[in-house]
Amino acid sequence: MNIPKMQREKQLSNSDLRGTVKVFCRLRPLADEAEFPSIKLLSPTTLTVISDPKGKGIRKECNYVFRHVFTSYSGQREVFEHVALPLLEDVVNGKNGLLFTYGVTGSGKTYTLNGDQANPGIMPSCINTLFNSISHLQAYKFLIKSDRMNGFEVQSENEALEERLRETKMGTKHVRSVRKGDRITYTNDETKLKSVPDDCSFSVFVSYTEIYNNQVYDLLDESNGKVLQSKIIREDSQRNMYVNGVEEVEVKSAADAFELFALGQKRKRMAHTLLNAESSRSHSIFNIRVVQLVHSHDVVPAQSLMRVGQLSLVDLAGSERCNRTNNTGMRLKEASSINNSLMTLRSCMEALRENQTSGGNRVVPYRDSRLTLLFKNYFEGEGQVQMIVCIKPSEQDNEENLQVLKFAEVTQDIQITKAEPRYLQFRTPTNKIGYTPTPKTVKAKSASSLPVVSKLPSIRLDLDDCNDNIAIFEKLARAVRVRKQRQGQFRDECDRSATHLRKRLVEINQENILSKSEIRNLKAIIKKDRSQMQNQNVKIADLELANHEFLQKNNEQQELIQGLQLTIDEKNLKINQNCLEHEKNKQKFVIQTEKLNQELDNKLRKQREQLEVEMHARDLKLKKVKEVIDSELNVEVTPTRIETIRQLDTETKENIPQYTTTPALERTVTIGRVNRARGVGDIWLEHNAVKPIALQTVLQPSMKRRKSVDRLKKATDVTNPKQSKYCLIAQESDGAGDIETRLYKGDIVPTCTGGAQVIFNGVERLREESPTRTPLSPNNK
Ligand SMILES: Nc1ncnc2c1ncn2[C@@H]1O[C@H](COP(=O)(O)OP(=O)(O)OP(=O)(O)O)[C@@H](O)[C@H]1O
Repeated sequence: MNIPKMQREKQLSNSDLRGTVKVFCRLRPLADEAEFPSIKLLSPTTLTVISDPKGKGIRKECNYVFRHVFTSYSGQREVFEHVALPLLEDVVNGKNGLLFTYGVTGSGKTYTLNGDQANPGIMPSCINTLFNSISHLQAYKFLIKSDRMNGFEVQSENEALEERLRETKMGTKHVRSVRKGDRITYTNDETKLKSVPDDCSFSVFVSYTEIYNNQVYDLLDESNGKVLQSKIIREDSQRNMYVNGVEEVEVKSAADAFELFALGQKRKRMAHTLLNAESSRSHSIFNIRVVQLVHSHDVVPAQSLMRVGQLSLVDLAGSERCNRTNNTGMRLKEASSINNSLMTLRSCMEALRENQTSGGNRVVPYRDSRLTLLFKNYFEGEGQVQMIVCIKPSEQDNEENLQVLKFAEVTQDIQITKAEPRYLQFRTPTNKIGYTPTPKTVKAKSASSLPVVSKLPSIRLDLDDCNDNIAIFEKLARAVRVRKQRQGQFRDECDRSATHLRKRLVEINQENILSKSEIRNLKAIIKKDRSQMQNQNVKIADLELANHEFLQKNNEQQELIQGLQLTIDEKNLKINQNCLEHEKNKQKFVIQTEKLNQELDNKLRKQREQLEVEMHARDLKLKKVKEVIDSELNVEVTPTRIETIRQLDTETKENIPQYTTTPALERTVTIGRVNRARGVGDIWLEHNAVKPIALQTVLQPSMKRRKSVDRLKKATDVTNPKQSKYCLIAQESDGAGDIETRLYKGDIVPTCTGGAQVIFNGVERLREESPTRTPLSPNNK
């Protein structure tokens, strides 16, 4: 469906533009080149805003006309030459100029005004161009001095010289505050102004202020350290609004001005860090004031004329709506304060336009915001006003852009009475440098020009000549008429002055009310500060007391620590002594142990030797016993003998079942004669404690009926009534290869309790010597 385009175009003729607020537009390049721009340029002065650039919905187009539209390809130089250069020409001729940038956040307002080092914006270009043009016409420094109340004082050359000497000694305080890294230099293309009056000397002053949350702060005032002090706006005797007590610093070069700008930026950053604010949420105002001392030949000798031109460069805060940025808390306060001041600016523009178009008398609400109050004079015809509307042509900013463009439309209809330079007359100090005492500073004052009523001419009547008298009367009547006319003029002038005075008195009264409320606020702040200070003092006293107690406790703890340290030292000493003693005892113990070991070794050796001797003797004895057994058939073996035999063979003794022995019986039993071949009818219990090696010996034990067991597992193994003989076989070999087989023989005798006992009655030893036997060394025997 084709929807008809909504087009609205308003062409302003050149004559209309004359004396109106000049509004320019600058389109910023889009961050993303692929993005579709929502604004199209129709001509160098007209642009059209497309509401739905991608053509998906209802497409609307709205045209806006400006004095000139700078495209995204326009450089900083072009903007400066079109916009600021004519203003600067006016400023050096004693006229005022106001230039402000308006637009949403990030639309390039700051870039247009300040730029960067390679692409200087309007401010650096103005400064460079100004000093390129007037540097050879500059007055001595401090000859003209700001009175901090919007006026200037002319000092004598002596006073100026003294101040210069003082400055050389002390160094400039502002320049001292700016660190080397913070200083900025901008490219200077040596542009000069066309018309600079050469019959005067110039002094340039700069000031840098900002309006944040509807409070005015001086960015060059260092009297309060890092904290910015809010200032009040006043009206001087010429009805010009100014920031009371603002630091206006005289600069003699572009570099001086840039240093001050850098200082202001730095202080702005510091103050905003303290306040946790964003610098772009404030309106910044950089003021350049050019003071001219005109050495006119028309004025009375020893008198000079002064004229002041001012250029105010204002970087307004972003104009977006509160809800768009989801602001809360501090940010919401900032945003609403920005919105309020910009709204007031709009309301003022609208009221002015309404008054001018319909001849109405609507009150312009300058006082509703500090921003509009400060620039009230400009809109009342005290200077040229220009505005650069900065636009970010992206679709998401469309709604805000439309608001900005509507405001621009209203603004450019405002008629501004063309300002004329104003001269202030003052007497120059006549004393020469170094002579007679310094003359008093002369303050510049405006010359009053009330009409003077001339006296009536004296007349002489000639009674003879009536014609002459008529002529005289006519002359008198003319003089009376002139006088009456002059009186009328005088009365009108007086009425005007009275009205003006009355109006002024009303304003002064309003100002007084405002000042009183400000004083009341300040008093309340001071009172609050004082009570806070008292609270702080009480807190400090409490803290000091707590600190004192803490120190006392600390001292006590220190003493305690020292006491404990002493105890620890003593204990350490004791521990060391104990350690030493322990060490000594240990050494003693080691020595004693060694001694005892030696003694025990000796004893053991002796015992072993003794045992060996005994063993040898026992062997000998056993040999003899054997011999005796062999020689006698019936030998009575006493229990002590059996004991002896048992002791001799400990290994085999372990295998003898102890439960069968009855010592009492053993002692009393008399063993019959040992007969190896006997007992033919007996059944033997052959107990092979150690599996014997089968020996192919000639001598074999004669046990025809026998039962062989390796171990005696149960009592019935022995108590079996069929068995009457027991034989334990043990075998061993010595180191030389000989094998000795021993047979311990006994009778199995049943006991009265149903058990059985073995009564040993003989030991047979069969020794088989190895044919490869090596003779035993004495030690091995
Ligand atoms: N015409 C331009 N050409 C190139 N870059 C630009 C132009 N305009 C703006 N920019 C860049 O866009 C960025 C935002 O610009 P700038 O800070 O001037 O916006 P602003 O409107 O002053 O924002 P704020 O309201 O937050 O102060 C900067 O990085 C700046 O360099």
